[in-house]
Amino acid sequence: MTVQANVLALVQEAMEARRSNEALDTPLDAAGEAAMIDAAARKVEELLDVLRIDHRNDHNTRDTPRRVAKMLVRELLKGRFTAPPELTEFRNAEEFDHLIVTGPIAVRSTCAHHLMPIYGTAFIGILPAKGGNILGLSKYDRIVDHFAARFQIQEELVKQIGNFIVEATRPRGLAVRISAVHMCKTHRGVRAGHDSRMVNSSFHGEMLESRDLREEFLSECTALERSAR
Ligand SMILES: Nc1nc2c(ncn2[C@@H]2O[C@H](COP(=O)(O)OP(=O)(O)OP(=O)(O)O)[C@@H](O)[C@H]2O)c(=O)[nH]1
Repeated sequence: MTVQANVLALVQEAMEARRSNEALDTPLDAAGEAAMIDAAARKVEELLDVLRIDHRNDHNTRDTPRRVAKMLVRELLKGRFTAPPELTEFRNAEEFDHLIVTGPIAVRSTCAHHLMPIYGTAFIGILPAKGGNILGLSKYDRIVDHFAARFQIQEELVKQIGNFIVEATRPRGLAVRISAVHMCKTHRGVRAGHDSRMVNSSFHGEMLESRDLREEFLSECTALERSAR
């Protein structure tokens, strides 16, 4: 066994497999990441062999197994192997307690069923607690990116983002809305039109209880979406 194969064996022993949109208990360190990329590259080689693609001699696919392995570990599934973003918070000194809406935030994810891209936009509405803290605006984009970098389904993605922000910042209310294209639907299978999207939202605390707040959030999403065009 090579050193890297040994490291991977240790990593695999130490961590149970998790659902495709769950993170490992402990983020991968550099050695664990390198070992996982090596092991994944060997499996992608096998897959290309099964598909009768001569990647050893084909100039186009010669480096594809390692390229795909790196993309999976470091990019598409990064949110499973790294810690959530660090959150910078500021004291809510003026006791601001009205709705804040941020977006569109780019969503780049991968569907759990066919491993095809999901892309679209997210909007987050926050009703801060008077005595609580306010989160740095860029952190919402980082949180979306963290949870999107997993094999996802959209219903669980909005919930994971919402639950994480609620637990971390304890706002009075929170809303997460995603509108996205699923390429498993547009690029294959039913071959839906490229404009076909799925929209869903997750509401927490006072945003769940108040119809007025939900309507205010949805109208701000529409305005932000329109101004982004
Ligand atoms: N609700 C929901 N469904 C999704 C999401 N992403 C993909 N799907 C659907 O998951 C389903 C997977 O169903 P299967 O019937 O096992 O897959 P399939 O035989 O390839 O089906 P087709 O996609 O219809 O060709 C499909 O209907 C997808 O459109 C998602 O985020 N949410």
